[in-house]
Amino acid sequence: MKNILGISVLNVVSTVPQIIISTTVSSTVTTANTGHNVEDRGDLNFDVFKDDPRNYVLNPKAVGAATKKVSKAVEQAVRDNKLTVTLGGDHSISIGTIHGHARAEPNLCLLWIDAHADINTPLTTPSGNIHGTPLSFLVNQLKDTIPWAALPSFDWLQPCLNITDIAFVGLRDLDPGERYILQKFNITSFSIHEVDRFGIHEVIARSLEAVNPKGDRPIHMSFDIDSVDPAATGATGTPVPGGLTFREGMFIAEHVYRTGLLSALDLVEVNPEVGSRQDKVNTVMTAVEVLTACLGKKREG
Ligand SMILES: CN[C@](CCCC[B-](O)(O)O)(CCN1CCCCC1)C(=O)O
Ligand SMILES: [Mn+2]
Ligand SMILES: [Mn+2]
Ligand SMILES: [Mn+2]
Repeated sequence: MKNILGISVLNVVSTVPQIIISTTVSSTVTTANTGHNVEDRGDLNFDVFKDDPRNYVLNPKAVGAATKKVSKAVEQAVRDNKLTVTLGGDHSISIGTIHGHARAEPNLCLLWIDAHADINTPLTTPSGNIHGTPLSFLVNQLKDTIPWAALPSFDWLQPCLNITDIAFVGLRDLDPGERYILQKFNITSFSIHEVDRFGIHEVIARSLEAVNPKGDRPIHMSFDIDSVDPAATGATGTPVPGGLTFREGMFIAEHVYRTGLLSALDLVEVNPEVGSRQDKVNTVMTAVEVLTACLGKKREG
């Protein structure tokens, strides 16, 4: 079981709210007496350059280079036995965080908390936006669906997940290609319909039972802030009505913390470019609360 010797916080996109989150996380976690020493490993900055025109996906060169850098940083942090928190940035960064985590912890399992499955392949994506495709680059069973030769900036990447390693929670907006993949491979997924039907405790318990039945696998949780209802997360790029309540998001975080197996955490899709000022305040607050609950901050006394 992973000891939490410290938390390394990686800021993938150093926009102001990310810095607010990371410093808030650092101070909140330490002052919340969760017993962690927080090491802020700073911002990962990337060259922003004119990318190729859409080639199955948009900005393949920039995202390929960025996620390679993220992978190296996360691998190192995990190898340093740190519970590694990566603040996005959009969900494409998880190509790097999961790849890097898996290089250090090949036996990891994955909880994908999101309104979306993010498992379009470069051939099925309707938008070409890579944040809707990260899992297709990572899953062994989808390896042959990726046009690798056309995407040389991802030549560093080896798929590292089995379909059976993944559980989705919070789904409510799937593209046809994603629906086909989820059904074809019978991937463990709990949409908002199941959350309403079974309740969040049952959903997260069944998710963990599916991907970590013996409770012996390091957990990677990839938390897309748009999994939580837009009422609490207006500053995000692809909001979908009818999301998890703030309390359900907190319950997931607390429940996963209590496993003692959380090994890496992504918090993504907080987008300071969209929404009202209040939306931004709400979204950063939601992100900080979920994040600190993942690290042991408790709501009860
Ligand atoms: C559902 N798939 C979308 C959204 C992906 C969201 C990525 B995440 O990281 O935020 O979860 C949306 C595709 N739709 C866009 C509007 C028209 C219909 C297709 C895509 O662009 O692939
Ligand atoms: Mn996502
Ligand atoms: Mn999403
Ligand atoms: Mn998004």
